[in-house]
Amino acid sequence: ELQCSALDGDGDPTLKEMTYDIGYGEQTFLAYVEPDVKTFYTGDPPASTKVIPKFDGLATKFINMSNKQVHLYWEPYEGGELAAIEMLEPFSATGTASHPGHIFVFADADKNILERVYIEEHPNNNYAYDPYFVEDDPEATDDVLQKELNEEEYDKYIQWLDTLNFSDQYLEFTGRAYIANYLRNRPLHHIWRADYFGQEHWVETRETHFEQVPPQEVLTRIEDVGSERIMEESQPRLLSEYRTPGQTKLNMTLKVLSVAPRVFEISNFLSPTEVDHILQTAGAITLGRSSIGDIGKGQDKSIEDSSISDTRTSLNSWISRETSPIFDAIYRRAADLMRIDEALLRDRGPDEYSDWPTSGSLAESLQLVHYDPGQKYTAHHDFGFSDLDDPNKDKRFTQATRFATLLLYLNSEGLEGGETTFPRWSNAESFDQLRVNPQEGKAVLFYSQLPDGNLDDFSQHAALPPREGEKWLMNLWVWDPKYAD
Ligand SMILES: O=C(O)CCC(=O)C(=O)O
Ligand SMILES: [Fe+2]
Repeated sequence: ELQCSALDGDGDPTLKEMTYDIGYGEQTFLAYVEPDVKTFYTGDPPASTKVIPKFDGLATKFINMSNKQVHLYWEPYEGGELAAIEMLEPFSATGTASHPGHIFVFADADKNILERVYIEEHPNNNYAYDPYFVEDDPEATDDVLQKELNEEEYDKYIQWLDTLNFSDQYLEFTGRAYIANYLRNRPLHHIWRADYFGQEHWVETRETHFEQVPPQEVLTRIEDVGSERIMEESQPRLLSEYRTPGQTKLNMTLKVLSVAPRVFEISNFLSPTEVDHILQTAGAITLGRSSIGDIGKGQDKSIEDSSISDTRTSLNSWISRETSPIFDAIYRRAADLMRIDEALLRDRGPDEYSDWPTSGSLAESLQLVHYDPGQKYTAHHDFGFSDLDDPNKDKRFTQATRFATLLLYLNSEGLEGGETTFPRWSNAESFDQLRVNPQEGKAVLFYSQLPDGNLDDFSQHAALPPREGEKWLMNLWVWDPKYAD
């Protein structure tokens, strides 16, 4: 059995019972409450209160509470043309990273303005277009709703209303808005605790490091599928003769860099041999200009929402887990690191997790990213915004979005700058962003979801441009509770 320092059954002390009432009587919910910042420090805290970060960006969610298609635009500060972001279907939502003072517009197809939205500070994350609401007059509102909406539409309207009402009470209890939809399940996957800066966890993996480059002819594509890929404990790992001799287990250490959001550093996650193999594979690939919104609804929306934008100026490409036994080993090691069954990070056979609604991998292919000096990725969230739950679907598996990101740094020599930053990290000492230096072989794990199922606005992060040299990195994204349909 693989060992680790996490004590299962302890629960997560950040989850607190909250009582709320959104019109159906009193109910309880285990809500994530960010602990007092003083507890983030093992010694004397530098101050007794949280610093207000210099960076004021936040996740903004736009909800169309009408039965008409509504177009969302961004109004540039210079007062130029409205920039189209997205068309919102009736009762759907979208979102993007934004800043206080930004102006968005709900309009019809002819750009006739229905409502102008002024973005405020965190925690004002939710912005709804509701043409039916009559101020201070619930009866008149109800009359309008009865007149304008059919039964199914009315139900959807109420679902959004419940979400907004819940968010208000959640905000009062936790200090954050609820930016999932009422009521999203807690993540199915393990979330490592982050109690204080510098806290260390450890976890074992059988996927020890490759130490020698295997000859090209054995680095072939993995053809096995489903349960053929299950590896028994006693079975040697793939190509073990090229790995650290005499070692059957590798002990990985996760060190807490940030408590909220939860960010962990794992140095030497990849060996130099593995990094070489990745970069060699990369050399054979043509990278394309990074687009935003590669993978279905709600991903990485930028304000411009053009698929190619100034938000992300790097180049990227995708590499599947099956590319070679080394890539497979990286996924298996990552699964152990996150304490997720490796079977969930690949397509599964009919006998694996057969009660799950999809048999597809919960992980995306590895996204290989290359930055030249000056190229960057401005602050964004990796999660996306989901549509309303389908009442006919198992609630455990709705509101799928990215759950965790594992960043794999592939080079550092000759690189200056290019840090990954978390500009909204909670701390008591610096209003500046948390900077993570790229270091060859290092991994950074962070969560886009909170232990209570809400999305973590503070998971916002950016890639600073290299000042000198190039930067190579890979993203491994794991979804919860499933990937796509
Ligand atoms: O390059 C980095 O450091 C971060 C990249 C990132 O956040 C992304 O690709 O989503
Ligand atoms: Fe990202």
